[in-house]
Amino acid sequence: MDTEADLFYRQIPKVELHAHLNGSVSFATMEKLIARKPHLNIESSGTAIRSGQRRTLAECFEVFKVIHQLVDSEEDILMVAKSVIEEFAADGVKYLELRSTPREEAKTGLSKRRYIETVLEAIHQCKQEGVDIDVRFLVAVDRRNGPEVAMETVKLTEDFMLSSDGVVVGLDLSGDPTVGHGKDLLPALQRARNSGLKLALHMSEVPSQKEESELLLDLPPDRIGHGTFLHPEAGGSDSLVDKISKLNIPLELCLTSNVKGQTVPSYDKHHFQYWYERQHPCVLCTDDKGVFCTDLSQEYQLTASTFGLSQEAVWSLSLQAIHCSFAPEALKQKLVQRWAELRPHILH
Ligand SMILES: CNc1ncnc2c1ncn2[C@@H]1O[C@H](COP(=O)(O)O)[C@@H](O)[C@H]1O
Ligand SMILES: [Zn+2]
Repeated sequence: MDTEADLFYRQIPKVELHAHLNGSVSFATMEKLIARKPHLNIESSGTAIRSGQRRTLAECFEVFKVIHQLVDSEEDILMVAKSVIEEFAADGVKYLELRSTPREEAKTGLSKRRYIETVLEAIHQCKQEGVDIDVRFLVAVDRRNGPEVAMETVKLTEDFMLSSDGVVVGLDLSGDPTVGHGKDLLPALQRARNSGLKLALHMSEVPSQKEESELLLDLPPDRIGHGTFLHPEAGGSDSLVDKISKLNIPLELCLTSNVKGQTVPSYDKHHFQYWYERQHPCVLCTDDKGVFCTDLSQEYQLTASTFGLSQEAVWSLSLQAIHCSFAPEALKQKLVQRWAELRPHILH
């Protein structure tokens, strides 16, 4: 993996709010999975997009299909989830919101309920083992699977919200943005919102989703993933920007993901600049650290070097992310305290 971030970026405490479990599997874990399943004939070069390489977004979704073949049992899911959590912790992430899509039973041999329980078990084991990170879970709806599956997932997530000791906090909407329409999913998302689940929705990751984004904003979501094409200069609109600004909905921004997936032409053209200049809450995230060969330290460093941010500004970004999280107030306060204690050792 390309982990060249300077010590400063590794040392600063960080919050990761946008990480898809199966997209976050590291090269090392992938090699283990491949060794377990030689009959699949998968090469590790097919599960990651390395430095300097680009893919279309459509090709990225092909990569997920390969990874899903490799992660298809309870044992795999547990192993992958534990490794991903440990890797984020090793990178200085103190609070992580992980998200993952419970797949059809036919694909994994386990029910969607069991899928979620397995991820929760991994979170629990990491806590027991003293891994220095607080983890929460967002259950993901893959837009490709349509309204019925979305509703089923919402109901399941409601159950877990009540029974998981506060670990399941919300719902994610993701999947290939070129497939399906958000309007069909509104009843499920509305229900999730009414029942107290937080909503983190991928929005306008590709062009020409203005109408869908307008509809989704009426829910409204608690956070927006990517939002690449929301602002007028990218083909979005003033009305979208106004709504998002008025509601102060944080954006989860994933620079490497967007550049390698070619929805943004280069780092310096990333919409981070647009929103950051407006002083809108922006949270740097990895999206899929395994697939895009990155980590959160590297995302912070890239953003700082591309947009000329001072160490002070970088620190503020990571601190602000606490307030954009779905953590309960007491945990947010604990994290703020932690940041304050660490600050004199890191910022000089
Ligand atoms: C690159 N931009 C992206 N846009 C939209 N959805 C994405 C994504 N990256 C990942 N996913 C979603 O996360 C799944 C893999 O993790 P899980 O199996 O759920 O843990 C993908 O299948 C897709 O639905
Ligand atoms: Zn994403």
